[in-house]
Amino acid sequence: MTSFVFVTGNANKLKEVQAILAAGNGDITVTSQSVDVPEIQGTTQEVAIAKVKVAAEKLGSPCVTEDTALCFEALGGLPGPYIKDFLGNLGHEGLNNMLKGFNSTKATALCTFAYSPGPGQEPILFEGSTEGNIVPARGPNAFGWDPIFQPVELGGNRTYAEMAGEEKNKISHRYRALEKLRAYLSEKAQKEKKDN
Ligand SMILES: O=c1[nH]c(=O)c2ncn([C@@H]3O[C@H](COP(=O)(O)OP(=O)(O)OP(=O)(O)O)[C@@H](O)[C@H]3O)c2[nH]1
Ligand SMILES: [Mg+2]
Repeated sequence: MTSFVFVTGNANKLKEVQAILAAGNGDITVTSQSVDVPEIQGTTQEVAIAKVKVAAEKLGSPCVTEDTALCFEALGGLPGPYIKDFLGNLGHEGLNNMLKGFNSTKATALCTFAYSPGPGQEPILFEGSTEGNIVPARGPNAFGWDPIFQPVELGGNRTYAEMAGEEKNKISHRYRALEKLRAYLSEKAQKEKKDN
């Protein structure tokens, strides 16, 4: 069994990560730390790398961070990693209004886990994405932009917010990225066991 430290201030992210790992074969567990880490401007990869480097320095140990981007096709990928500020300032309706006058409502939800082996070491990224469309809000308003993101999978007619947690966790951007991190950490643990 191997475990990693997830540095996040977002309780909903942590809840989903715990649920996804619990639904797996139980080889990986997670503990969490809330550390204040500033987020730079740049591509999602640059933001993710800078964030996990600072987190590892602050903790003085290996750790994992996660960045979520919501990329609108009509806007060349924006808001992307800046979705948190856009959501906070414009809300669900404002995000829909941003697409008025464009002929695409397509969007990609992109999750990037960044693993740092420790302070001063190069981070490794694990990405997962889910395709969908931006729609007027439907479903419980429990997590971020879930009510306005309608994945093309699972029938293509329900928003993330209208899906049961287990359904979202089977097709989500976070699930897909976490599967890659899980495979990496479990291989690494097996290799270390063999070497000892
Ligand atoms: O409806 C949603 N479904 C999701 O699956 C999801 N994942 C993230 N988010 C939101 O998108 C922004 C990312 O910003 P973000 O990656 O910087 O996160 P954060 O600052 O909240 O936490 P962290 O950086 O401490 O981990 C924040 O507003 C998050 O609430 C989601 N909203
Ligand atoms: Mg953040």
